[in-house]
Amino acid sequence: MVKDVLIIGCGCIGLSTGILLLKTKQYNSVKIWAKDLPPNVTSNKAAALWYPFLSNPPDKVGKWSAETMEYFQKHILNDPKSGTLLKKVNELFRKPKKEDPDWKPFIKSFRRARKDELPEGYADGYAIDDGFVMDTDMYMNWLVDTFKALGGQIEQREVVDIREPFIYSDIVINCTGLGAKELVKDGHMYPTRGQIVVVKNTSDRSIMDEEDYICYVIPRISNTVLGGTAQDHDYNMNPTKQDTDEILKRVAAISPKFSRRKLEILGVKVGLRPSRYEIRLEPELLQDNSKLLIHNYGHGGSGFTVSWGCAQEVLNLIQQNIPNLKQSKSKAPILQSKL
Ligand SMILES: Cc1cc2nc3c(=O)[nH]c(=O)nc-3n(C[C@H](O)[C@H](O)[C@H](O)COP(=O)(O)OP(=O)(O)OC[C@H]3O[C@@H](n4cnc5c(N)ncnc54)[C@H](O)[C@@H]3O)c2cc1C
Ligand SMILES: NC(=[NH2+])NCCC[C@@H](N)C(=O)O
Repeated sequence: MVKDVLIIGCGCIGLSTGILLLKTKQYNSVKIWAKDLPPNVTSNKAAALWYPFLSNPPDKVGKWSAETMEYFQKHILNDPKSGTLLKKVNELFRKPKKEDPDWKPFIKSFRRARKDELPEGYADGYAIDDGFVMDTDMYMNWLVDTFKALGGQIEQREVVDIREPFIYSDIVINCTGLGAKELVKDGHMYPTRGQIVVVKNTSDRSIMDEEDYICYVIPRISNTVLGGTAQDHDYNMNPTKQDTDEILKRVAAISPKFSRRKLEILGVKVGLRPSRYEIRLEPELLQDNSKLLIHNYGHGGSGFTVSWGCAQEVLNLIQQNIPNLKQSKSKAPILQSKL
């Protein structure tokens, strides 16, 4: 029974999900409806590097992050048009750090930093030699181009009532990020505001110092991202001088090479991470089991880091639930029905 699939949302989550669905060649059509399209989505405001951050639950984030790293290594990092770049990652600590990260069991390349990798003032660190970064705008364009090249269609269209997409498809994937708060009335969703400063300078590796606050240097192909902030329930989309000053003060403390007078600032960006106590990735059978809605949202600060693992989970959930899908009994227009 070959089906159509309709994805709501055109961020990194919706696009990754759509690409994997199309690659199976098992669906009649895969379409995306989205209120906003790249570059006008949160995903384009991201840094972005592979490294789990502000997302839960730890075991699933670990698994999805590892699967995403593997997918990048197999299918993306070798494509120069993808905007990705291999860059070692060091998370630094000013005091010895006893605990390993939750996701260590899933990432074979994880190791402790060597002494020669620790800038002055740091006593300990994590290291991943096969880390990688995405020049976010380039990568988002690559996702859109790949989705379309595989036959995917994108329509700029806001969904006000989640029943509407089911007029056109029995299978709908909800990849609406923070929009899920309104669309499916998810009161657990909230924004975690992130401000970043983009500079011309570069760095041989991604560096994070986050014991007391958020502080990172993420080198990309054409520039470097300095961050950041994480202000919960803050919807302010305008950059503030106070946040920029604080970000620059913090990164200067990592190394004198990042002192303000040595930086060429190219711009400042703000995005609202789609935060939730844990990622919602689950199916809902609706309308007498004739409709399948799969939720894939709430990825916080890790959307890119878990995107391909979550997309694979969506495919698994569709396969598991298609046998439970019944032919729709009522011919009445869906919008009159109860979900
Ligand atoms: C400053 C900053 C830095 C970050 N850095 C990183 C990083 O280094 N690594 C990492 O992994 N993650 C990072 N993130 C987190 C990452 O950006 C998010 O987790 C990710 O973008 C979420 O993707 P998404 O597709 O769910 O959401 P979005 O990109 O917000 O896309 C949601 C889509 O749904 C659409 N939509 C919403 N509601 C509706 C509706 N009712 N009808 C139709 N369409 C709708 C929107 O228009 C949009 O197209 C960062 C975030 C910020 C803010
Ligand atoms: N991963 C980590 N511990 N720190 C860097 C965070 C960068 C990006 N995920 C964000 O700002 O959301």
